[in-house]
Amino acid sequence: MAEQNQNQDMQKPHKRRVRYKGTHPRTFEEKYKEREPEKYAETIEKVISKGSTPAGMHLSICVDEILEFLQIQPGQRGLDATLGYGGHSRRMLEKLEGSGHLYGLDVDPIEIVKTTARLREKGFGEEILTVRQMNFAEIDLLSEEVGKFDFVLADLGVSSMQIDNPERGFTYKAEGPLDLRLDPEKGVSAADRLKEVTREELTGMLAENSDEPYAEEIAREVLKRNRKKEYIRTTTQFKEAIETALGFLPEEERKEAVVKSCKRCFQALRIDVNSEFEVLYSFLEKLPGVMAPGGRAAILTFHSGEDRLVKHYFKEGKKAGLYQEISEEVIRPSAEECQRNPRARSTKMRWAIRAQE
Ligand SMILES: C[S@@+](CC[C@H](N)C(=O)[O-])C[C@H]1O[C@@H](n2cnc3c(N)ncnc32)[C@H](O)[C@@H]1O
Repeated sequence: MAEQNQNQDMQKPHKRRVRYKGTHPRTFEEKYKEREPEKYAETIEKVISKGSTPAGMHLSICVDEILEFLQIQPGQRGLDATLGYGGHSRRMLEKLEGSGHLYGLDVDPIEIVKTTARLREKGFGEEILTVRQMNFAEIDLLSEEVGKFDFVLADLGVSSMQIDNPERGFTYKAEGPLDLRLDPEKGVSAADRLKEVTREELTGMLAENSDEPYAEEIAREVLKRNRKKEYIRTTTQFKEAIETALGFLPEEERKEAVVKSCKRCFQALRIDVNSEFEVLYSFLEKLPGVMAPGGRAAILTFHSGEDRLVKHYFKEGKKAGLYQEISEEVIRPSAEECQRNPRARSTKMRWAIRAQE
């Protein structure tokens, strides 16, 4: 019997085993299910429950805390200064119950189109939602046109969609052009910035924007490459330069140190090419002027530089009588939220209430 089976096996044409591709799609492009969250709800749920953010989606942070503070009432006029995926906007729009108006701003010309379409599909038409591609540094211009706001939200930084798209160059984890602009149609890319920068300037940028402890070593390595005309053009090349600069560290420390420096240096460059501190100054300075008496503003920050600025402006605003009340302590997302969404771990929320004139 065994011999018969063996003979049969020998007669079968040999079939090559299909190559195992793994259970999960590997690249951003292949994550087609995650990029259509409405269509593949089950897949999305699974990804989120594992503590990841599905590609092409952004999990909004501190939603309950924000809504509880803003106390949105039907008929009010609100501003979402950082529309992103539109998660916060959607929840704020629901609170308006069909009456009032929300203005949503974003500088990103790519994601704003998708978000607008998504919100329109959810039934939020032009009568209740206006979306503008605009920098929040210009909120005074918007307010001159549409009036003062009863509630304002700013959820600073970048969205998961921006980080997860290698074409945008926001992460050292994927190969792509070193761009890092929120609006790739304006200004100078991070690669071009690195090409022209001086050693002192780059050292200062890395140290001041992200407290990079190896700022000098990294700046020296980048400038060495520039002198040899080996300009850094891609995310991987920037990561390699950081690795080389940290080559003096003992091997057992190096790997972790490189990862941390990569995170900080990408952030420092992003802050620089998008003038993030300058636009935040502008926003915070103009904020009391665009808020209605008793109006409420909440701001989510993601690194100490941003939080220091918000804290300072809110405190000064209260001293000057512009705000009647400000948050005394920062509000942090719950442990449960941080577990579900690791990107929430660095979030700090502060709020302010405009004085009744
Ligand atoms: C963290 S995401 C916002 C996510 C959003 N709250 C949500 O629930 O989906 C930040 C967004 O703000 C935008 N942004 C950053 N700086 C900006 C600025 N100065 N003016 C307008 N939008 C800005 C980014 O392009 C990004 O889409």
